[in-house]
Amino acid sequence: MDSASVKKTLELQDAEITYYPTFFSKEQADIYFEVLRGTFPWQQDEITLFGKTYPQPRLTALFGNNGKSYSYSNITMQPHPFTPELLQIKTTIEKEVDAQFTTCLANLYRNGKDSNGWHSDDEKELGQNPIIASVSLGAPRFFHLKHNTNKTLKHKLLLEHGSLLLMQGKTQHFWQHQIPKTAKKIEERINLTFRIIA
Ligand SMILES: O=C(O)CCC(=O)C(=O)O
Ligand SMILES: [Fe+2]
Repeated sequence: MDSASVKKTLELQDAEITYYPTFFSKEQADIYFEVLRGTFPWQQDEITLFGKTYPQPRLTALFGNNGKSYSYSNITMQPHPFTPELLQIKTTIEKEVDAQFTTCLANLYRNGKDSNGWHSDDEKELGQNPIIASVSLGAPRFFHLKHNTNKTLKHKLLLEHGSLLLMQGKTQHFWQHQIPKTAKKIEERINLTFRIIA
């Protein structure tokens, strides 16, 4: 079997999550990391928490093929056109996954202090049971999951360079996820979350 299709289904209640640890080869993932790091229009947004504004603890960039904006946590982002590499990555994913993605939210975690707080990707524009395809490039980071109502249900997964994580079905109704900060001295990580915005 080709290493791109090695996959593991997480045995989690009320979730449909699949992890492909080696979706892209190391060589391909290295190239994507360098090109995306250097060419994306990374932006620093501000988030408002309890009436106070803070710089978001990571950089982001939004890409789309239908001009639709994406809003979360009081931020509305306007899409840039897909780049050639992003289109290549999207096409590779669409050969494995039966979905046509319209949008990609990219995150750049500059070091271990950058993070992504607990949330579900349940914005209205993503539809009822959204499918989200999440590519990781660069430094590995832990991905935490917790169930909304059953506090005993939790999971941790290391998202490796060149991996793909798929979340679908009712996952966003029942689970939240985060990328926690880490005190380890670590390098940059890029995450690409492909989504469908109708
Ligand atoms: O960086 C990650 O792996 C997760 C990103 C994420 O949850 C999001 O952008 O909604
Ligand atoms: Fe998310």
